[in-house]
Amino acid sequence: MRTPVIAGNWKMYKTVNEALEYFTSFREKGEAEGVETVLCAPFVALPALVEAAKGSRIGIGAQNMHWEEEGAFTGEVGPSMLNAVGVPYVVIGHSERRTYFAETDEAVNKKTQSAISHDLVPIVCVGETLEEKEADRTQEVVREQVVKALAGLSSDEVTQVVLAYEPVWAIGSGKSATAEDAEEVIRFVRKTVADQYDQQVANDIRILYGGSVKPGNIDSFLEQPDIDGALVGGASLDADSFARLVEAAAKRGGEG
Ligand SMILES: O=C[C@H](O)COP(=O)(O)O
Repeated sequence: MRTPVIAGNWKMYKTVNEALEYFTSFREKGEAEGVETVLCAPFVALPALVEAAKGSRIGIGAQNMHWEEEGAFTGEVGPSMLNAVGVPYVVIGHSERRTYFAETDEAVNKKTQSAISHDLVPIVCVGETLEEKEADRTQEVVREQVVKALAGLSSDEVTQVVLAYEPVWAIGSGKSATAEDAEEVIRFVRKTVADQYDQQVANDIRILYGGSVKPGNIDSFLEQPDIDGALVGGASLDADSFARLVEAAAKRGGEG
């Protein structure tokens, strides 16, 4: 059985003090058995959050990284630097990185490979734009992103990846995909993994939905058989609202 993941992505929000204040209020409420809870914060808040999260079940993640070990890459942070801070997760290929920072599928692949070889769990994002959806290209686009992101990984390594299907038009728009539409694409992503690797890898890999997930709609996504949790932006910024998402996943895990 796949353990659900509820991952918050704060994006470029929260100073170190704000992050710690949030964590103090979230820690107790966000501790739930049977759910992998992750908070992906800005780089500068990571050391303080890792320290605060010690002894808890809450994992801390970065939102990006460079694939190289070190070098003359002004402004970048490498995988060993995340290891040194004790961060276990990293978001890779978020659509905001692809759109605003020209991140290509090739870069996403290098980052994913590098994360895996540094024992970091990559949360790899894929998803179509509104234009691509309207041109009926969702499956083609998502398939290409998944295949390219995972290229060169062994079957064992692929099962360590967490994929997140985030339709670009649903991110921060308040307009989520319907749970049935998200399930259809995520089932297709799982089939893509089965075609590229094998059915066991496809059965084991966790695939999340992201895009305007809130306490009011999380249940509809979690009840889908192929959706293993959520990558959450806006609704993760408030400790109470994020805790409600974690509780919803814990409750469902308990029922299953
Ligand atoms: O990484 C999270 C996604 O971009 C979703 O953001 P959102 O929940 O604000 O739509």
